[in-house]
Amino acid sequence: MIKKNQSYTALVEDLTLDGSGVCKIDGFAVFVPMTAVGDQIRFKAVKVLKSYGYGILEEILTPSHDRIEADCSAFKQCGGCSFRHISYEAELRIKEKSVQDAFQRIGGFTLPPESILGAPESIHYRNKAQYPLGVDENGKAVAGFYAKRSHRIVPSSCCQIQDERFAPIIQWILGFINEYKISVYDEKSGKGLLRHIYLRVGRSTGEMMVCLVATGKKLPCCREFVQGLQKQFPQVTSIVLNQNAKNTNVILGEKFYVLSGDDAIKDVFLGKELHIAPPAFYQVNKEQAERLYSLAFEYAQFTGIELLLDLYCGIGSIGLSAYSKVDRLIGVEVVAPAVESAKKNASLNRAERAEFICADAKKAAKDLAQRGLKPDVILVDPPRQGCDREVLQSIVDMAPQKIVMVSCNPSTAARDCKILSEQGYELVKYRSVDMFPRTGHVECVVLMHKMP
Ligand SMILES: C[S@@+](CC[C@H](N)C(=O)[O-])C[C@H]1O[C@@H](n2cnc3c(N)ncnc32)[C@H](O)[C@@H]1O
Repeated sequence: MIKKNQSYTALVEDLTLDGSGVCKIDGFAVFVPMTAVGDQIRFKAVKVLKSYGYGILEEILTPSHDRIEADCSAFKQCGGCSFRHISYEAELRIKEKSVQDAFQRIGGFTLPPESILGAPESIHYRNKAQYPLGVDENGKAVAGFYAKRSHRIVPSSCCQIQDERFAPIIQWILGFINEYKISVYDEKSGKGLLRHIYLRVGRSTGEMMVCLVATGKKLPCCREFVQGLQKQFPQVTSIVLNQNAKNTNVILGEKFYVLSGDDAIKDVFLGKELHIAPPAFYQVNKEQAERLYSLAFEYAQFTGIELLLDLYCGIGSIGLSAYSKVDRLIGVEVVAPAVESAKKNASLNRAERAEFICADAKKAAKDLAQRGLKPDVILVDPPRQGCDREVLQSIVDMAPQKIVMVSCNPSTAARDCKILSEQGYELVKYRSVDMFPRTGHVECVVLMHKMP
């Protein structure tokens, strides 16, 4: 057992996905942020719990070979990245191991994964950013990122993982807010108008959306804002105001008001033109998502005659990209504007045998199973919490030959695969894909076959 406020020396043996090194003092695990596997360190114990503790780094006695100079001045405060202080190769090793550990520990699978698919680009890959707004000590509007585990804004408009086109737009909007003295929302008092700036860019089309999230539905000096923004940034094709008057951590409210231009942007994804409604999910790393989905199609081994059921389909990016490889497509998604986009996308891409259902996956899958639907392949791409148990049961009832799972949370993926493996499905292969370089997130794709 270690003692609070005492210093210890130790070797960092492992690294968690949030970038904390794991050290052992007489077998007792201590998590120390900002360290690297192989570092010999001195740390101070700051919190001691029953079976593990936390420390803060006091000195690196011998640095790990994985260490590099962090290339972002906000890294230590900002909660966005976990791994700017180690090489990308070292980060990939940690991510691959974390996925394998989840499949072993939670899923009980001994099968090793295929080797991780790293991203060719680890900077400026994000096509979407949501900057919280605040005010500095002089009362001037600032935009930035939340500090780790807090709502303190670290002012920064340029970020190493965001699309480079975002920073000048943020600077311009801040200038406008300050010049026209538009109020900024204060979480504590609940007063003020502007809460967030939400930007999205179609990486293939260059189309850009600027969305201001506000407590009200009217922007003062709206005409000046729209004209000034469009003059300075002609690539902005959609200017939208989102109203969110609730005292909540959820960024977007339900209502969108188009201030100028289109109600959405378009992008080209695996050769398909996609309409992306502002509240709809769209992969933030488009280039790596194209590789991820191509891998999912390789796993599915479509022959052209399949009925594909795409659960949690969003705007239809996966199903419509696979459309030419299958006979028929049914997609299910709960967010209505995303389903509207999916339907538009089916028509834009002449996918006549594609159908999209707006419903909770739990209800839709049950209905489809009760109607006797027999998809050949079911593809699931659920949110972080994974699939509902009822969804998994309906999948089993529909008895597809193959299940392909795309997941942004290896723990819930492993849990769901375990449930499916207890119901007649065999884990054939799985692979981690790094969609979010330098952050603590990792995606995986899984293939399960129905056992004879
Ligand atoms: C990880 S995204 C995948 C979207 C899509 N496959 C894509 O690649 O763009 C998960 C999607 O599941 C949707 N979703 C979340 N909960 C759902 C539910 N209970 N039923 C149906 N869809 C849901 C979200 O709105 C989101 O579009």
